[in-house]
Amino acid sequence: MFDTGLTIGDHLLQSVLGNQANTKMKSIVSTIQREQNQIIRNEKSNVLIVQGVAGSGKTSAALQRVAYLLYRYRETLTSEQIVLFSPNPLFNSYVATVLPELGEDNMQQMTFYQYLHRQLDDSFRLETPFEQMEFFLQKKDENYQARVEAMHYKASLAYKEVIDHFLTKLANNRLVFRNITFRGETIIPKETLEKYFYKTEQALPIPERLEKVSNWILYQFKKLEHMEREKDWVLEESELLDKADYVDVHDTLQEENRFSEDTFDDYDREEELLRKRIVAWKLRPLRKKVQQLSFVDPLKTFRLLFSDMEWVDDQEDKLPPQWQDICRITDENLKNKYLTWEDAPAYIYYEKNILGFDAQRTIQHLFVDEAQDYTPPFQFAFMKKMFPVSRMTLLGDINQAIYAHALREETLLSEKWQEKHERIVLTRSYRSTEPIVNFTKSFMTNGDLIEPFERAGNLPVLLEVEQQEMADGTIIEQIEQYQENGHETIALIGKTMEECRSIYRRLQSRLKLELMTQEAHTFGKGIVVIPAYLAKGIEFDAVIIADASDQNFQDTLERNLFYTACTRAMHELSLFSIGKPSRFIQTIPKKQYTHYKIHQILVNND
Ligand SMILES: Nc1ncnc2c1ncn2[C@@H]1O[C@H](COP(=O)(O)OP(=O)(O)OP(=O)(O)O)[C@@H](O)[C@H]1O
Repeated sequence: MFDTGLTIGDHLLQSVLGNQANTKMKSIVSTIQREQNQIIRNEKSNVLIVQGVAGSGKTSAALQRVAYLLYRYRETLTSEQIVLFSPNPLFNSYVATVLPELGEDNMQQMTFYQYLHRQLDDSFRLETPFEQMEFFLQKKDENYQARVEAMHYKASLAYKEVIDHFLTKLANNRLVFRNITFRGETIIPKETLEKYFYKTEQALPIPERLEKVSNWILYQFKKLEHMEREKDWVLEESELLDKADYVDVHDTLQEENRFSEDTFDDYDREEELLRKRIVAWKLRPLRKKVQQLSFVDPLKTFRLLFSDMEWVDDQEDKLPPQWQDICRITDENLKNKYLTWEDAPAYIYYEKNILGFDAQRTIQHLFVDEAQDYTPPFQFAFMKKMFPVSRMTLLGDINQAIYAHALREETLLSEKWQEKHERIVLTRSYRSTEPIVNFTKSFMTNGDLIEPFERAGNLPVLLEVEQQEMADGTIIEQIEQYQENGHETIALIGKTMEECRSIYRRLQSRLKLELMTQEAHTFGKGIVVIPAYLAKGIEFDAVIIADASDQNFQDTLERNLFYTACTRAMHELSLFSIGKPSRFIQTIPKKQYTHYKIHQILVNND
């Protein structure tokens, strides 16, 4: 038992933090800090925002909050009523067993990608955020500039206004419909559907109007059923029926006539029932599609926005200069049913405005980890529609914003964001030793706000080599040394997947390594090779940045990636640079790290 109003003694906390990483997150119950407690027990805010520096215990506090809420409201709240959006599938497994308090009952945990994917028709291929990140970092594609602009623009309020305007126009005309066909013939042409739709009350939302069209079609089907029953094809079909179907019809007739005087072996009655059944069977899939509003084509309609300037002629002030290029790329992707990560939130938001939001009213609490990667116009707007009665806990760190859209646009953590909320700021970093925190805070613009927790450790090490081959040998030595010192989880972190694959290829014959890709769902103790964006949210005993040279880490996004990578380290951090180290390292005071330059000694045998 302890007083939660007090900060726990440093001694206890120090020994907890000094432990080796477990590959699963640990419970922090016995050493909860006062500010973390405010997050855990917050009951009054509908939107709670937590800006916490790397390693400040945001995720740990969020998970304790889940346990607390489930206990506090045990009569009314169950784990199925809580959703947590986590940054990657690896992270899901990482926290899976964190809360013994929850027992087997864990909340619904998924990535936002997985959630969006579920909202889409199977025929779409949805790009993962990691694929988008690779595209961004590799800077190779001929359409690179235009697509990067699209990444920014498609997360903006201006684009949301363009989409909303487009939806308003669609309420008046041009929604694209599909013919309804039965047995290869058009039974209701799309023009008829369009006409019917535009006759419905304009003030109603589009999904409600489509619902009316759907009811009308189903009514038409009733008439159609009567007509079809008399046609020859029905009898032909009946010949293909199984014996079991006949028996079934016979039994039904018998049931229906159980209390009447009529005979049931009347041949005509049986044929009539058979015909009725066959037509109903044949129409069943079509009826289902009509109920799902498949007679409207949202994708084809959406493409109008990118193929015809007429839709945006009064919106020019809201379009970026590269609009034409963006249209070309977007339309090409949509034609192939390929949804890029930047297109997904806007498209799904748009589609739900046409087909209706299937709101999850049972969800009471939504937790969004790494909230700095989400933007308000589409992503938050979508969450609010999908979880209308849910309280939101949004946690993240602005310094770890690693997606293009999150750099220029407002995110869920921005101070300027209008949403009414309560904000808690965590500035103390618990994960890494004091020397590692001092090193990482030195190259961040608002690094002064980061406070290390006093835990002693070695200074980070920078090893500067002239060539790659020299680095490999030294990396192996470094890893062996870490292992000798008892470190069990060691990460070799690269910037891109391509870099990680190359490290893996070079070292796999000399070390036991595991390569982490976006498909990886679990990892154990040992040495992993992992790109920085996948290591997000996770921690390791020792971290090695495989290539911290200047060409690898230059712009703001790369700096944030670099910061994210370095702050994964609990006890040891070393960085290799092939040639000149990154400009961010160059700004760090020399006393905060040990710098070795390794030269190749050429021995001249003569
Ligand atoms: N009160 C505490 N007692 C013990 N350990 C703690 C406490 N708070 C945080 N920690 C430890 O600090 C480390 C970082 O915590 P956590 O992963 O929750 O931080 P975070 O803010 O989500 O980090 P990041 O944004 O860098 O992913 C973990 O090892 C966690 O167990």
